[in-house]
Amino acid sequence: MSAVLPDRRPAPVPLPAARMCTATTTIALGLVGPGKVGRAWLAQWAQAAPRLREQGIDLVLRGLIDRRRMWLGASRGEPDALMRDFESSPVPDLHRFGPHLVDEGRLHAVVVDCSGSDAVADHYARWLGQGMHVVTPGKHAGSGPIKRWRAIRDATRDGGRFRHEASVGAGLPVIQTLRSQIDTGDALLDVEGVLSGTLAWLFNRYDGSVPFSALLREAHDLGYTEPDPRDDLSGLDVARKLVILAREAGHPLSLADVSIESLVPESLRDIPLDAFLARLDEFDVPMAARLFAARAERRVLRYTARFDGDGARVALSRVQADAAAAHGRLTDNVIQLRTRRYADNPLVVQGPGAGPEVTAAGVFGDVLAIAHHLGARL
Ligand SMILES: NC(=O)c1ccc[n+]([C@@H]2O[C@H](COP(=O)([O-])OP(=O)(O)OC[C@H]3O[C@@H](n4cnc5c(N)ncnc54)[C@H](O)[C@@H]3O)[C@@H](O)[C@H]2O)c1
Ligand SMILES: N[C@@H](CCO)C(=O)O
Repeated sequence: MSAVLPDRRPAPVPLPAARMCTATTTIALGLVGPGKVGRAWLAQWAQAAPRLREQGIDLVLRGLIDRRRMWLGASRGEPDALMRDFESSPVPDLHRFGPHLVDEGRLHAVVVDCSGSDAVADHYARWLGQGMHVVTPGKHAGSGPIKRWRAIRDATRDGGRFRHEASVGAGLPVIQTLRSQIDTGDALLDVEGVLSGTLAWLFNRYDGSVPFSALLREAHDLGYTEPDPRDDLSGLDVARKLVILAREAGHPLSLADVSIESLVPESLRDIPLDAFLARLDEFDVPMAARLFAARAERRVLRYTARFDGDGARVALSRVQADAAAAHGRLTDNVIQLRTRRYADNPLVVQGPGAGPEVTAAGVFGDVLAIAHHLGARL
């Protein structure tokens, strides 16, 4: 019988107990514009808030505002009840909104602006100067007047954070990918690709079997388009994204510097939105002609954007069927960043580039990045 050898291994050294997260970081949130993206974000916040609270981040909604109403209070969930209260709330006032969020400087606060309004972007520098942080999927700040953009950047020097990741590529990590190259000493040589989820979806689907106007209506109903689809179809939304990327890479580009091809017929450019939506069939003949011309060259139509040393342009292009821009599916954005480090083989970010859910997730990611910056452990 073999004797059992005594266990001479050293007794295990007790590991220190896992560091418990005892401190809670409370952050007040104020939502401007509970529209398609704003409501999707509210739903995501309500779902994630209990788990985040356990992890030490207490996200309290303290304000909701749109063009007609304003609710000020404190909520940790239940967006349906919140929206009911909001329906019967009084007149909006963005000047009262900010101070309520910070509670006389006692709270960290993030304004989540999903309004898509240029007028709201005018408030950012002031909010940042008052110690608030601003997150937006909107493009007005990043592509609007350069003077306002600089004022917003300058206002962040006192600690307020401005993040607009979802303004380009919705939930895709486009700005952070570019910034991480630039911040580590790389330089942007050029950027090109498909920057519109709506236009990607339209031209990925448009094969002549269904009128262009029918697809356009569907894209609008799916929440891909801008509140006014002419912002997409005029190329303006794409141009805005190109300006945002150029500025993030350190180039003071303005919208006026971008050569833009509009797809909107002249007769539909200056009419009210309702009238425009009732006359979408005016796109059908000109778009069918573009499609047949592309087919005759064995190419496909894609609305593309490019910024390089020669300038910036956005246009409907006939691209080779094997080009990167032709390979997206559904609302895919395909963004090629050629930098000094990625000169021969560009860095490509690709994936769904529109829709309330993915956009709201991009917005939420920015809120959590700020929470992390404020000391919350994620
Ligand atoms: N839908 C997408 O896929 C997507 C993707 C990326 C970025 N975005 C951006 O998200 C933003 C919102 O898009 P959406 O589709 O939710 O629009 P939406 O029209 O559905 O919602 C906008 C909301 O903002 C409110 N609003 C408008 N002007 C306001 C003002 N001056 N003050 C207060 N509230 C105001 C409206 O009442 C509405 O509630 C836009 O900037 C858009 O460019 C959208
Ligand atoms: N309307 C925009 C939303 C995302 O910014 C698009 O289609 O790309």
